[in-house]
This record gives sequence, C-alpha cells and structure tokens, in this order.
Amino acid sequence: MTVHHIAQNNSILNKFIAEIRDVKIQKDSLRFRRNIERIGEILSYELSKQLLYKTSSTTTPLGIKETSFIKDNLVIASVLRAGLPLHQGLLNYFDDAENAFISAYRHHPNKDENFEIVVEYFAAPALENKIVLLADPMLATGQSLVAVYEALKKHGLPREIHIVAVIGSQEGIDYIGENFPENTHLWIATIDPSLNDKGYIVPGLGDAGDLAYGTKL
Ligand SMILES: O=P(O)(O)OC[C@H]1O[C@H](OP(=O)(O)OP(=O)(O)O)[C@H](O)[C@@H]1O
Ligand SMILES: O=c1cc[nH]c(=O)[nH]1
Ligand SMILES: [Mg+2]
Repeated sequence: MTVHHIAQNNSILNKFIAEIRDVKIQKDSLRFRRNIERIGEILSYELSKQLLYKTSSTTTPLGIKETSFIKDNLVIASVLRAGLPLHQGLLNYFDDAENAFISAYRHHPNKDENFEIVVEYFAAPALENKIVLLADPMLATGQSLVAVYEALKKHGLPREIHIVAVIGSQEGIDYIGENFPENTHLWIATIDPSLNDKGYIVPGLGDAGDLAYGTKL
C-alpha cells in the first residue's frame, strides 16, 4: 500500500483539520460537516494526480483545445455515517463517478470495550475493473475498512482502491496495509500517534459520526 500523508506539507488543509479537532469549533455541526467536505475536496485534487488520463478535444467558440480527462470509471464508496460529508467532498470534484454506500458500526456484544464490526446496508454498482475511492474520515483500528472491503469484493474486484481518510492512527494504517491489495493507495490528511483503550484515535477529534449527525442510542 502507498501512503500519501497530505498534511506533511503545510497548506490551508491544516486549518480545516484543526477546526474539526477543536473542542469549541467542532460543536458547530454545520461547520464540522463542511470542513470534512472541504478536506474531501483537497484529497480529491491530490489523488486526481495519480489517476490515468486520456486526451480528447474541447471545442471553444474560437477553436479546439486538446484536454486530458480521467480515463477510468470511478466509484465513490463511503462508510455510513461519518463517511457522508467526505463522500460529498469527493463527489463535488469527481461529479460523474458512480456511488456506493455501506454501513459499518461497532457492536459491543458484552457492553464492554470489545467490539465487532457489523456491515448491514450495502448499495453498490458493479465494481469489476473500476477504480474505487473508499471514503471514511476516521481510520482507527482499521477494522471497519477491512470489513467493508470484504463486502465490496462480492460486487467484483476493483482494478485499484484509493482509501480516502481524514485522521488515521499508525496502528490502523499498518492493519489495512496488511489486509488490502498491494496496489492500494491511502490518501490521508493526517496521522496521529495512538489509540485509547476504546479504540479512539488520540488526540483525534472524538466521534466523527456523532459530531456530524448527533448522538445515537
Ligand atoms: O477503524 P475502526 O476502528 O474500525 O473505526 C473507524 C470507524 O469508526 C467510525 O464509525 P462509527 O463506528 O463511529 O460509526 P458512525 O459513523 O455511525 O458514528 C468511523 O467513521 C469508522 O467507520
Ligand atoms: O477516534 C475515532 C475512532 C472511531 N470513530 C470515530 O469517530 N473516532
Ligand atoms: Mg461514530
């Protein structure tokens, strides 16, 4: 897996990441969602440089110009719930992509810190030979992404997978590196050092799904 750690180079991206982390600013859920979306737009631009292009001519009122367009069929596949604003950011740029939505949540069968990932809702087009952009803002243990990948494979083997995430832990990155194909790319805004005993990224930002859409029972 190739890891692209975008916040390593200073840019306006750092401000958007700081705002989703900040305990005061993150309480504004409209701003939180929009910041995730803006980060999705920046990551889209970065990953667009890695795709294959073909030239085609564009007719202007005054002449013709050869232009490079993305060659492949893209599918944006997002993990509910927290993936939704990131999905919108990707779709703002890759506006002719197909779309997939998959649910994944942590189920605590014994009401303690141990959990398993449950994948229930799955709506996706055929994926065979396509480029899948797999979006989830939080990459903590990596278990949700791996469970989603197992479900995605039933719709055909993509030619390439580009995972798009906002905050990842090094542990989670190592785990998905072991469980995704070698030619996978990870486009990650920023990487944090650790996980706490509940599997939350530290310092992270807390619960991205709750911050975007409110607490759930
Ligand atoms: O890497 P992992 O350890 O699997 O954790 C990451 C998952 O946790 C969050 O979802 P969550 O389960 O909180 O669901 P939600 O989006 O509905 O809040 C996040 O959006 C990922 O899907
Ligand atoms: O830190 C984390 C881990 C999982 N899910 C989140 O929303 N945040
Ligand atoms: Mg959550």
